[in-house]
Amino acid sequence: MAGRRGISAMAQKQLLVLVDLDGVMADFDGHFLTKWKQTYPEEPFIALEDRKTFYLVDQYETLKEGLKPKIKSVYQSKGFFRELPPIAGACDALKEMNEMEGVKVFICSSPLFFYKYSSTEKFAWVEHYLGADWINRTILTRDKTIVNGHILIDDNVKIKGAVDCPSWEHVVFTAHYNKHMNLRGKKRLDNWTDGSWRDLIMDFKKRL
Ligand SMILES: O=c1ccn([C@@H]2O[C@H](COP(=O)(O)O)[C@@H](O)[C@H]2O)c(=O)[nH]1
Ligand SMILES: [Mg+2]
Repeated sequence: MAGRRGISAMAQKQLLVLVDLDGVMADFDGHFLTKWKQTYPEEPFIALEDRKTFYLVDQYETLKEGLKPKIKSVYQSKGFFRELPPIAGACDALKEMNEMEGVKVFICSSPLFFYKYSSTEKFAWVEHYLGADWINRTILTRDKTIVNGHILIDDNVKIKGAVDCPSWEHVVFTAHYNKHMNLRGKKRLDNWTDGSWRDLIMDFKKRL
């Protein structure tokens, strides 16, 4: 019994970090723009620095009405999610984070409602860039509020779902479209390259 208590006490000290894929590990917006220009060169586009909304459609529709089906045709196409380029430093940072004592990292990502390619391709992306072991640590869900963890690193400023007060604290990963948004007190992580993610994780570990 004492042994069991010991194990559970150790388990409580594990920091559970949930990390989003699109916009945090994988460059959804940048890849969309490349494919958009290739597929619809006659249509207007929005430079990454000028992006202002999480959903592409919301901003593109202000340029020209009726672009929605074309926009969807790009990110719903076969291969789109598998071909997403990794964000600089993300994969190395995640591997290092997961090696930190008392830290467990999980990928937490939403497949599209049109899940046909995005679900399988997200797993394929993780396997390719992080390794097959990470398939065991990949959670695909349309509702991140029901997932248990201490931190969720996610570029979407508004994460809504069935649970009003999720277990995790939301750390907003900076993206072009969210850099001017009011985070209402939430912390930011700007990139994976300047090492600031290590300080963030150590801060959360101290609070366990
Ligand atoms: O314009 C967009 C931008 C993103 N999406 C999809 O929303 C989810 C977001 O997933 P996260 O795991 O929160 O990054 C994902 O399915 C994106 O592909 C979109 O539909 N339209
Ligand atoms: Mg995202």
